[in-house]
Amino acid sequence: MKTSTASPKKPIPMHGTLGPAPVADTPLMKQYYALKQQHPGALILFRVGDFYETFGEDAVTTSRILDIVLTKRGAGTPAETQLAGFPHHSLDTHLPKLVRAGQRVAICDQLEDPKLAKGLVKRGITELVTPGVSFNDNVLERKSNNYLCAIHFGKQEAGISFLDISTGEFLVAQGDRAYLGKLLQNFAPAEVLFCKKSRAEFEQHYGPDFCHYALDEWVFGFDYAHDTLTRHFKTTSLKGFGIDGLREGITAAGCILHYLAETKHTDVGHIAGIGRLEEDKYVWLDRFTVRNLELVLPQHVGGVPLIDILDQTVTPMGARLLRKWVVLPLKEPAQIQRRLDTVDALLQDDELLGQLTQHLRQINDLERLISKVAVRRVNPRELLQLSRALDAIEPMRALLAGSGIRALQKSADQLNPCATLREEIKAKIKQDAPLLTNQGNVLNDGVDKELDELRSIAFSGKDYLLQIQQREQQNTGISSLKVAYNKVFGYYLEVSNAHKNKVPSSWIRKQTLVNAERYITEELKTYEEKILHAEDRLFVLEQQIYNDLVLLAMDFVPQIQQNARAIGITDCLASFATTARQYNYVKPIVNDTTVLDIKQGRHPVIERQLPVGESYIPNDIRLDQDEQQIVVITGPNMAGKSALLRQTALIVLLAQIGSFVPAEAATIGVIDKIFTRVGASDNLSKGESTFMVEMTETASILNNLSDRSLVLMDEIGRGTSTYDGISIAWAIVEHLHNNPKAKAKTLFATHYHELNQLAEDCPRVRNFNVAVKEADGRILFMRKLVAGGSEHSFGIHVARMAGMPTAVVLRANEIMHHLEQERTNTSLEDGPTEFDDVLAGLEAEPAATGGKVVPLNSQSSDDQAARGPRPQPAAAVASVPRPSLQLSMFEPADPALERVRDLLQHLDVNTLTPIDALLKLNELKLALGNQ
Ligand SMILES: Nc1ncnc2c1ncn2[C@@H]1O[C@H](COP(=O)(O)OP(=O)(O)OP(=O)(O)O)[C@@H](O)[C@H]1O
Repeated sequence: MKTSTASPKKPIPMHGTLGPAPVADTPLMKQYYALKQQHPGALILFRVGDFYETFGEDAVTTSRILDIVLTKRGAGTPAETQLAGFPHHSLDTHLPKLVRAGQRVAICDQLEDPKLAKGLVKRGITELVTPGVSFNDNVLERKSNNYLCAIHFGKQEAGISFLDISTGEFLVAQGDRAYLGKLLQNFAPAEVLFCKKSRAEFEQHYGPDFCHYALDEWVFGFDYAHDTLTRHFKTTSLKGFGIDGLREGITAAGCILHYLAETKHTDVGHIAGIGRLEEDKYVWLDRFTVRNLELVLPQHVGGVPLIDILDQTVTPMGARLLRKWVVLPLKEPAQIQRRLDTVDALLQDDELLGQLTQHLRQINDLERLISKVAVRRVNPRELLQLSRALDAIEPMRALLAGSGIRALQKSADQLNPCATLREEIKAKIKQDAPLLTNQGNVLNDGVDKELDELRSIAFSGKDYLLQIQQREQQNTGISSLKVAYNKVFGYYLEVSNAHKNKVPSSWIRKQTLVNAERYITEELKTYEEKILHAEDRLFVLEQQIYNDLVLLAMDFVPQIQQNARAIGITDCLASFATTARQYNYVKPIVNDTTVLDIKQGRHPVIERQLPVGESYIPNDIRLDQDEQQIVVITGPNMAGKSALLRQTALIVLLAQIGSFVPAEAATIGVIDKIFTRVGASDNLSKGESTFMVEMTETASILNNLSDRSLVLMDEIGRGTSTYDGISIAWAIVEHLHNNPKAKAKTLFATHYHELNQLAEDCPRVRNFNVAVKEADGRILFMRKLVAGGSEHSFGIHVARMAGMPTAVVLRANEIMHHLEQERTNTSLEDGPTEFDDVLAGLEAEPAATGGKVVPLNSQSSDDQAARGPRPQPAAAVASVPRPSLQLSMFEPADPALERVRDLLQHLDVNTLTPIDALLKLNELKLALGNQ
């Protein structure tokens, strides 16, 4: 998951629109256009000599992204086109910039040596680098996975698959559109693939924000996908992976492998398996919740996500795993308990935690290093890093095995120091090896006899010739003999005429000069060949030996992937222990009950952000099934309502990922779904259809809640009109309360004090407020949650605090009093207002007095106080929960009222969704309006 807010999240435009039938003036350009046509969606880097060139629209894009000069090719001719290029050796610098900007880049290389080519050099696409398929360290972020995702929309369900080619992790899932939305949000893929015909459906459900690429329909055939997968895994079926029932999921996964082949990624042996993301195994966090709780990404620039506070991992494997744990909290108490117990044990043993962290620090990105081995893109320095990481494994294994902690001992069993590979790398690769393998100096001396010889020839050629000269001088007794070189004969021995009779018969005379003769020998000829080709041969041989070493390393891919997994887990647990110690977290009790009881809970992020000298005010929260299922929290803006809601969800989430929590104590009856809705105005600004989609999703999720679900509603209705907002909020709370299938625990924050009326008819709804004190017309925020509702809103006070001109504040006060007065009058004299329509009949009893200040979870709290003050009576038109009362309100002879009565009588409140409720309300209003 990318944490960088700068990550590319925009659709990829179709590049290289070369306009109508480009004029190709030369064979080179013809070759270019032919390749371009085969890859119309990609930006082509076309190798010409020592440069990578781009043409046409590609050149314009490239020059903009790389900030390089845009010129023209064939200026003034019909074949004129834009041109931008850079030297081939800068590819590593420029390529990541293009990919990070969301481009799909096709690298077109020269496929033969230009010196040897007859005519036009053969060229072809050697790699297609896209945002979702990259090994480049400059594209990848150490602490996040870089997922490629494919989606296949089936008739009923949809399938989704994620692959991080840099680690080999391959996942698949299947479910409804909302589930897919959640996974997309959680995994934040760098690139999403879907079928061309599904573009509209994708955008309707998930928005246009993902960097995406549409593929032809035939790629999404189930049989083709199944075949592709079984061929890749070399299995006859997919049963072994537990995914054989996932028809749509398999189709999506097959599409991913197809795309790898299309982008020329064929060496992908490190993708050794495919895992199923089991919906049932993890807490359901819908996409709004992940975003709203700011788990891995901040919602606004400058915001701090939970992961930034929580992440004290020291390896990239740990950091990446933690990001997954945070969005996939567990539901199985025993599994959670195992993590908690391990963290506890680590926390008890300072020395163990310290030593473990030291060992972990030595282990760099083992997972990505071994993936590079598998795809044969590992450079010598990376192999050295791999061997150094393996060095740390042995002592770490011993430490974990002797720790006496079961989970850590289990990790120890998983660790394999891969000694053969480690030793082999150390023996072969020079400690100061260069990055590239094609320029020599990669391998140690003594690794290979021929290599040593070639080196001595190539690097000490003169010495060698001198040796021959001296030896032959001695053998022949010709002290003036010398070895020399010319282009025609190569190396030769020159002997003056005076000594030519001493020349051995095996020498071959090659040239006669006035004063001397020139000879060659077998030895010189062999040497000459060697020295002339030594360098070339040297590089080839080094490459060959290096490749053999990489091949050997490939045998260790499974073991090292296993090491990486065990290290990731250990690192996460050690990180939990470190965070718990540093920030004073406690071990939660996670059990099978349905009670949520947090004592003196704190918000893990806000408490770290407060200015020096200020401390976070902790609060108790208790929710259960029998007495306090739904808590309505009122209070002015800025009082701390949202903080309270979020901290409750975050504490639950931390506990269920196995972390300690920021509280004095916490008992958490395991939660199965956390569901959040925030009435932010931007929800509506996206347009009616998005709002409808959200509401439909909300309705469907509300219908699927259980006794173990946690619902957070924050200022629902803020983004829409008061009446709409309250209606929706009201209907939702009622649904949650009256739903016979599930008593989902709910926190409901609002500054509409009118909602306190809900407690009147819903016995398990309790009113609380975040205490504020008013002094001299000003507000003092106490940040303490106390029993009872609020009597009025405080928006105007907040406006004053925000520095609003006094005149405006005074005028606002005036208008508010006027409106309040008017509403009271209207409701008493002229029948219901629009607002009262909404609240109609839901409350018909007179208001009670304000509640006293009682701690939220106090068992001794007076029932009425906890329910809070009752509101002003609202004129009842129709009482949904109390039919007997409502019917007496109608004149039986009035046909419109009869119609309303009929409608109400046929309503099954228990099965009514919030949306249906709204539609019914509308119907009722229309029925009355017709009279
Ligand atoms: N318990 C607390 N202790 C200390 N500071 C707090 C506490 N709760 C909230 N705050 C501070 O108050 C600010 C406002 O809190 P929050 O956003 O929760 O208010 P709110 O009641 O939801 O307001 P609004 O209705 O405007 O959204 C937070 O950003 C935080 O800095």
